[in-house]
Amino acid sequence: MSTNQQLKPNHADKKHGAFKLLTSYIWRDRPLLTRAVTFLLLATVADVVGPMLAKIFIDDYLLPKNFESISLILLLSAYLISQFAAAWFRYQQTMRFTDIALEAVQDIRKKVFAHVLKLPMAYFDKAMTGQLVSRITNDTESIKDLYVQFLSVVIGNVVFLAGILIAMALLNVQLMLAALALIPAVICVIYLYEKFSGAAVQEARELRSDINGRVSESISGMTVLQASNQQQRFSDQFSKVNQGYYLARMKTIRASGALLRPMIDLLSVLVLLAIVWIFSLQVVSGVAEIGVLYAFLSYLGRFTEPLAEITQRFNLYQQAMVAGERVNRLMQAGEQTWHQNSSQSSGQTEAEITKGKICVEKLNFAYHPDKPILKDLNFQVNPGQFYAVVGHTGSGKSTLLSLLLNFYSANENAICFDDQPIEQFGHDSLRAGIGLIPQEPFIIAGSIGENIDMGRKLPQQQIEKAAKQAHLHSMISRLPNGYQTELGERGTRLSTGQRQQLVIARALAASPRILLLDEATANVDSETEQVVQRALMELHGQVSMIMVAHRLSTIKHADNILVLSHGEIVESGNHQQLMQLDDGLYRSMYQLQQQAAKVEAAS
Ligand SMILES: Nc1ncnc2c1ncn2[C@@H]1O[C@H](COP(=O)(O)OP(=O)(O)OP(=O)(O)O)[C@@H](O)[C@H]1O
Repeated sequence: MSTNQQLKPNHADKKHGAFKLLTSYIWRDRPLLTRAVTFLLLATVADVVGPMLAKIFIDDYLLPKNFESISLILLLSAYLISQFAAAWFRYQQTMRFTDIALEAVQDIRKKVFAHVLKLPMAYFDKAMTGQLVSRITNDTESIKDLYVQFLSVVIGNVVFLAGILIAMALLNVQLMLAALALIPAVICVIYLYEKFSGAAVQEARELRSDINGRVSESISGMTVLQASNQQQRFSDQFSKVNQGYYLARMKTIRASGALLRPMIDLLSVLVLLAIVWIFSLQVVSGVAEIGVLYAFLSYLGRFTEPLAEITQRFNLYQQAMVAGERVNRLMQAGEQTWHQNSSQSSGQTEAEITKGKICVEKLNFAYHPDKPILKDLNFQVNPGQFYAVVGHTGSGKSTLLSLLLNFYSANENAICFDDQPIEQFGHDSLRAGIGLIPQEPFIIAGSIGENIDMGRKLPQQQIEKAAKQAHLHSMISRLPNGYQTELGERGTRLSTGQRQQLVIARALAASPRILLLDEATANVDSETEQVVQRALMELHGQVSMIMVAHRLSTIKHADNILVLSHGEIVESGNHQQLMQLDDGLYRSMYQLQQQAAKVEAAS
């Protein structure tokens, strides 16, 4: 399944899910909602009172030429107060609805991000980074529009319309019924609008997130992109998506400009004509008052405005529903399942890795069912032993480490730590028991100390001990701010080797019983490699280590070397034993590397 397919909504029930997600936040803070609605009702009453007072002025004072000053002053004061009150109540109402909206978005964003952090690694194999970023930022922002722009405006206007209709009915029922005809007509227009523009709105949002995805992909892979002279190709691909987005947006704007507003305006004019006509008939039969017509015209002017606003905000509603659907879909993506053996749920203590024994028995794994990657692996690492895994590119070395870290699930009971199957371990105990040193050091924007600690709140002593083990302490001590030295994003202030040492310190800081190294010295110079090697050798006997290595000179001292070929262990033994195997894969790989090193040294 492609990423886009995976992220595209295709079921009606998803819409329902999105609706539930969005509405759940409206009811969450009931006191706030009650205050918002109260201000809304008060604003409506204050607003509707204005034309009523104008009608009284025209029919009871202006036309009969009754200019009694006290009553007129009272009438004028009431009018002014009602207008000021309406403005103040509207402001209060908007503030409350905005509060509900911002709280909701903050919470949704927090939950989405927390959920993404728990997704299994397999999810990230398919998802584009930019699209995920777009879910957490753009989509949640659209949801905010739903609350601020749509709910506040639409609910406000619906209530306002109801207020106007009541006031109209009090003045003249027949004329009110004529005005009422506008509502079903507008609903029909909205329905047609949704029908014509829905697909375009959806397409525009998908394309926008695609744009984000492509930008983020290009920036993160800029070195490769430029080195392989791919700028033109990426630029062309980007232009295509960008053009698609422009066309989709134009479609939505055209639907809104051509259908929505002009239709509403036309309907308003028709209703206005109907009202004037009915009024003229009533004048002929002597029942109409001129003040009523004034009030009606004034109401009608304010009647079409909310209707038009409701319809205009409808595309925000559509966008928010699409965004809601996508956020909801992301929230539905299954989190990594972990053994729930926590003390609260069962009263038992969670399994922990205390010795560092690793057993792999009949381990089989495939990313895709038709393409097996690891086939029937069997080996055992005793506490403190140093194992190496070697093999050609694509033989499955990194996959083996991913399985040991439970990034992916293998067949049941195939992996055991301290004689307990991996399925019995919770997230925290597994992460505490196993340290990972990846090929690419990941440095967070923060201090050196924070980078070693990684939020585990370890005592300073332990952080320093880990830095000493990684042979980094003396370098840190020479820095003016020591462990408080800020590193900046991606640790640009450190050399590649120092970054790798920092990651080693991070892995060691929690005193894991098992250390997994994925080509940890592949990117460092030979001097740093020596330092890293020394640090690792000092751990030999204390921590169980499995090291994936391409450079075979780095694993000569391993207790055992597993040679993988096409997902199978084809040789196993220490360096000396493997070198004695005639036609052995390890031996030929080693000899090849030795010859290459000699050629390099000579040139
Ligand atoms: N996330 C993934 N989804 C699908 N296939 C994958 C994934 N990761 C790796 N593979 C495939 O699994 C096979 C083994 O990959 P793996 O990265 O484990 O090999 P490796 O021995 O570590 O290679 P290298 O030495 O190049 O790092 C390869 O064919 C690779 O294409």
